[in-house]
Amino acid sequence: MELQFDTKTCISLAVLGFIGLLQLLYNALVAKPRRLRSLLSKQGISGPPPSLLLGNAMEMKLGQSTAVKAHTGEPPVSHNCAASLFGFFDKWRKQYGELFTCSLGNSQILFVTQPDIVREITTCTSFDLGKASYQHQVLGPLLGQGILTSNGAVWAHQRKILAPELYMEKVKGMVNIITESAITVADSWKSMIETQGGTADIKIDQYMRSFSGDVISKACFSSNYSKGEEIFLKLRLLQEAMSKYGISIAGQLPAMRYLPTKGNREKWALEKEIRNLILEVVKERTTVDANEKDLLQMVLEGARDSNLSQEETDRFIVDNCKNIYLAGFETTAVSATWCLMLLASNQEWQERVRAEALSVCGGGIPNADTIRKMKQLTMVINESLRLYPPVTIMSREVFNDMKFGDITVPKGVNIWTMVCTLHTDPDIWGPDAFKFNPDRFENGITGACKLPHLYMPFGVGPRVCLGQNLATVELKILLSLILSNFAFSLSPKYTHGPVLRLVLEPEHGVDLLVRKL
Ligand code: HEM
Repeated sequence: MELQFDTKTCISLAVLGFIGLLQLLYNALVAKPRRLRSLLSKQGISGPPPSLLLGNAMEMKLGQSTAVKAHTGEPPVSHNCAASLFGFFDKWRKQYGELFTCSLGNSQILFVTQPDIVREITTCTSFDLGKASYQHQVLGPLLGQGILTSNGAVWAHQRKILAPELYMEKVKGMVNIITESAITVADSWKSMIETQGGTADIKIDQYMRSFSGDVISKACFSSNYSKGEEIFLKLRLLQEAMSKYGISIAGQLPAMRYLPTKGNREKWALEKEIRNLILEVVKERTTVDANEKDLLQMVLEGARDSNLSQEETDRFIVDNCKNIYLAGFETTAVSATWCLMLLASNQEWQERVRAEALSVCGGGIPNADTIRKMKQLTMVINESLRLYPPVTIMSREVFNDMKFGDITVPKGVNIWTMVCTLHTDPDIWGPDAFKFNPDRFENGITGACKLPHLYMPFGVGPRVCLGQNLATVELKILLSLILSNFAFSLSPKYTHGPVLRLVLEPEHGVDLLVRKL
C-alpha cells in the first residue's frame, strides 16, 4: 500500500521533525551540561559562566597556536613552552581553584590539578572510569574501537594481548631495526650537508616522522613492512583530514559527523582504503601461513582466540593496528623534534650530551647496552617531555557516579587532568619551572619535583603508555646518533609555535642549521 500525504501533512511532519531536532540539540548542548554543572556546584565546584550552545568553547580556543610569529634564531623564551597554550586554563584556575568546571559542546568538564585527587583519578582501576566517549565519537575514524578508545573488559583484553609485545625484553630485540632507521636519517642529512656546502638548513619534522614511521612499520608488520608504510601514510592523510575537518567543536555535534560533507567523504574514503589494506596483509598471512612474530601477529592471534565473529575479528585487527600507529608514531616523532629544538637552543647542553654519547659509544653505533649508560641524555629527554609533552590533556569520563576525595563526580562528567600545567607549576618544580634545566632530573623523577606522580608524559596508573620502553629506546638511539655526527643550531627560519593537534606539534615545524662534525 502506498502512503500519500498532502502538502499540509508534509509541512506538519517537517515542522515536527525540526522541533524534535531542536529538542535533541537543546538536551545535548544545554540541558545535560546544565544538570551536571548544577550537581557539581552543589558541592562547591564552580567555573566560568557558559554561553548558550557552545558553553565555554570560544574562550578555550583549543588547538590554536601561540606562535611567536617572527623568530630570529635565538632560543624561544621560557613562557612560550607548551603551557602557554593553556592560558585560559591558568586564568580560570586562579579564579576558581584546583577543581573547577566548564562546558565544551555537549561535554561538561571537570578540571583537576589538586594533587591528591589527580592521584586518585590516575590510579583508579574501576571500569566506571574510562576513556571519554566524545573521544571515541570524534576520533572514531582514526581509532575505531581499539585499545586507546575502549573501556572495561574489551580494553583489558586488548591490553593483555599487546602488553607483552612491548616489554623491555622485546624492545631490545628491536634495537637493530631502530638503529637502521636512525642511520637512514643521518645519511640523508649528510648528503644534504654535502650538496649545500657544509651546512644544511633542514626542516627536521619529516625526518623524525620517517624515522618513527619506519620503526613502527617494521615492529608491527615486519616482512609486510612496505605495505605497512603505505597503511601508515594513508593514516597520516586521514589524521590530517580529521584535523582539518573533524577535531573541532563542530566535530562534537553528532549530526555533523554523518553529513556527506567534503571532509566526511574524504574521511570515509580513506577509512575504507586503510581497512582494505590491513585486511589484505592479514589475508596474505593466513594463506601463506607466515611465521611472523610481530605486533600484527599478536593482534591476529589475540583476535582468533577471542571467539569473535568474522566481522568483529576484522574490526579488532583493523582498529588495533590504527591505534598502534597513532599511539606510537606521532608521539615519538614530535618528542624527538622538540628535544632537538631544545638542544639547538641550548648549546651548552648539546655539547654535554654529545660528549657523553661519544664517550659511551666511542664513536660507534649506539646499542641496547650503551644507551642505558647515557644518563645526561635521559635527563634531557625527561626535561623535554616535561616542557613539551605530546599528550597534553589526560581525559576520562565517569560512567557511574564516583567519589574522589570528598567530591562525588556525577555520571557523564569528563575529567581533564592538565598535564602541561602540572609539568610547569612553580609550586611543584620550583621557581625555574618554565626553564629548560635537565639538571633537575639528576636524581631521577623523584629528585626533580615535590610530587613525582604529577610528572606524567607517559600517563600513570592502569592505562600508562604501553610503548614507553620502545619510545625511550627509539629517542635515545636517534638522538645519540645525531649528536655524535652533527652540530646544530636553530635556523633563522624557525618560528616557534606549539600547537595542539592530535598531539602537541610545532605548528611551523622545526628548522635547524646542521653541519657535520
Ligand atoms: C614519546 C612517545 C610517547 C608518548 C609521550 C606517549 C604517551 C602516552 C600517554 C600519555 C598515554 C596514556 C594516555 C591516557 O592515559 O589517556 C599513552 C598510552 C598508550 N601508548 Fe603511548 N606514548 C608514546 C609512545 C608510544 C609507542 C611507541 C607506543 C607503541 C607502539 C605506544 C603505545 C601506547 C598504547 C597502546 C597506549 C594505550 C594504553 C592503554 O590505554 O591501556 N606509545 N601513551
